[in-house]
Amino acid sequence: MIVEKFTATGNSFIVCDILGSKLNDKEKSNFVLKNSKDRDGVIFVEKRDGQFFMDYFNKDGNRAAFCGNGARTFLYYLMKKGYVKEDLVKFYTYAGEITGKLTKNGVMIKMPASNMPQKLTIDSFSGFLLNVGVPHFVIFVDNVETIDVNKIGKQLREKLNSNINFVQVLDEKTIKIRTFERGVEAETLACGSGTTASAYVFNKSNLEKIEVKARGGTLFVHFLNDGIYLEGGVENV
Ligand SMILES: N[C@@H](CCC[C@H](N)C(=O)O)C(=O)O
Repeated sequence: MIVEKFTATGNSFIVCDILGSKLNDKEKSNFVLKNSKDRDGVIFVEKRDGQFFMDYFNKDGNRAAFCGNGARTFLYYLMKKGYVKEDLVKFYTYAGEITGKLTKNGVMIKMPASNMPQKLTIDSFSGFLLNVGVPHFVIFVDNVETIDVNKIGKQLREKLNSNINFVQVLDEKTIKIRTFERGVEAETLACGSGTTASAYVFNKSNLEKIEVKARGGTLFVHFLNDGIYLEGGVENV
């Protein structure tokens, strides 16, 4: 087993490489609860039916079907270890097949397709509920800095099995985001799927690229003919 630490625009992970061995779900959950104290989640690196597979667990020891920043980190790790040589990398998750590549801004991956956002009001907070591999509730606010993300995020999280995103529009192609993450049960410095969900709801003018400023760094969401792509940095720290 190889264990390394990474961050991806501030989203913090442990990569647990169990290629050639096997952990059952209980063993994975116990590993997560024991080791992810200062991290948002754990990325297990496996092979299933001969294909690379990312199994993601939030720090609370529960599996999530997908993690956008985690998937970018997974691709970076495969390349860094020399496990893959191709420019275009393919691997699998519980949210399906993911492809991606290294770019000048870090790592870019094609995100799972989003469902249709559902308009919803919870406790006077109106927003959009959608799924981009994992569920997200997106609320537009005037100023994200005035939001008590942990207090309100927790309040909404108790009524929604979802991550909670607070989004401020900076200009026609730029938004600012703060996210209360399910399974971390607190604000994280970035959330890739939350970034993608928020950009998707925001991008009514169908721009090709939305810039998303998270606390941990800047991410880009590209709207291309064949899907939505998430791009940003990965650091081995
Ligand atoms: N930070 C991740 C999301 C990880 C899973 C999420 N907390 C959930 O449980 O849905 C990302 O970058 O997408």
